[in-house]
Amino acid sequence: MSEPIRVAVLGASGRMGAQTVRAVQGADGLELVAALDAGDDLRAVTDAGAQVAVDFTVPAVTEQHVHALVDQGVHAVVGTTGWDDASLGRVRDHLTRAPGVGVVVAPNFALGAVLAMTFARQAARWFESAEVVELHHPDKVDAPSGTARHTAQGIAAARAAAGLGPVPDATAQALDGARGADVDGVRVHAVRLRGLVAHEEILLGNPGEMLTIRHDSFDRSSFMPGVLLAVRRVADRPGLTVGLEHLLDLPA
Ligand SMILES: NC(=O)C1=CN([C@@H]2O[C@H](COP(=O)(O)OP(=O)(O)OC[C@H]3O[C@@H](n4cnc5c(N)ncnc54)[C@H](O)[C@@H]3O)[C@@H](O)[C@H]2O)C=CC1
Ligand SMILES: O=C(O)C1=N[C@H](C(=O)O)C[C@H](O)C1
Repeated sequence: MSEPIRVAVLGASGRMGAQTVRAVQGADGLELVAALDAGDDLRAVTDAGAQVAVDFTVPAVTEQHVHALVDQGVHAVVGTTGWDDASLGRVRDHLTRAPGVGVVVAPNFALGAVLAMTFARQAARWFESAEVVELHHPDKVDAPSGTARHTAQGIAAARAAAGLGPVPDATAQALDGARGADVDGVRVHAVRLRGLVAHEEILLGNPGEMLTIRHDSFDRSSFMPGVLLAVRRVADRPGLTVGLEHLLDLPA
């Protein structure tokens, strides 16, 4: 039998980190060797012999964590949001100097959410209008969600590739925020409500019809199959992978 993959969790006391600790402890072929949170020294990851580290921390620190892990030769699975093209570019560049090290950054590890984003990209070219509504628990610190940003970017890219023009919108007067955030020309609206976990609706409109693609995470256990898949596969994917869709053989 092969040796278990040795796993560290960063942000282990948080909502997602605690869930990940339990999932790794209960998973075949994985061994939890370190559980770190704010104030802990990241060198504990290699001291514990971890091969893979999972980061569910906060947008302010996740990039520096990834650089530190790459320097230690540890593969990283990152669920923390807040990434943009510049921060991803810095990690991609760093990885060219660390051959063999893999980093997977995924805004959403729930399989249904990944499928919803894929379906939205496939459908986008056929619709005149597209908007995204994300709904989350009120303890979330960033808005709009990383998933909604990734969704809107995918829709915008599909529209551009199909030669579609701007989404129609005659708004000439509005209260600040009334039309949501503009992500590459796609409006994204963020709801924060006690009782919710993580939800997203993609609205696609044509004259006389609307297609709604909706995904609901009712519980954080929904993210764990995707996290465990990434932990098992990251070492086979040197360099930077953005989005779980690349590990599911889905269209990017
Ligand atoms: N990709 C995905 O599928 C998902 C991503 N997320 C994202 O994961 C992140 C964490 O979400 P939650 O667990 O709900 O937040 P949380 O606030 O419950 O947990 C964050 C944890 O990180 C810790 N932390 C802060 N600074 C740290 C540092 N320097 N080193 C180590 N730990 C540190 C905090 O003490 C806390 O325990 C957010 O960015 C959220 O958007 C959340 C759910 C699913
Ligand atoms: O903070 C959360 O809870 C979530 N964050 C991720 C995001 O910002 O997209 C993933 C999921 O929506 C839950």
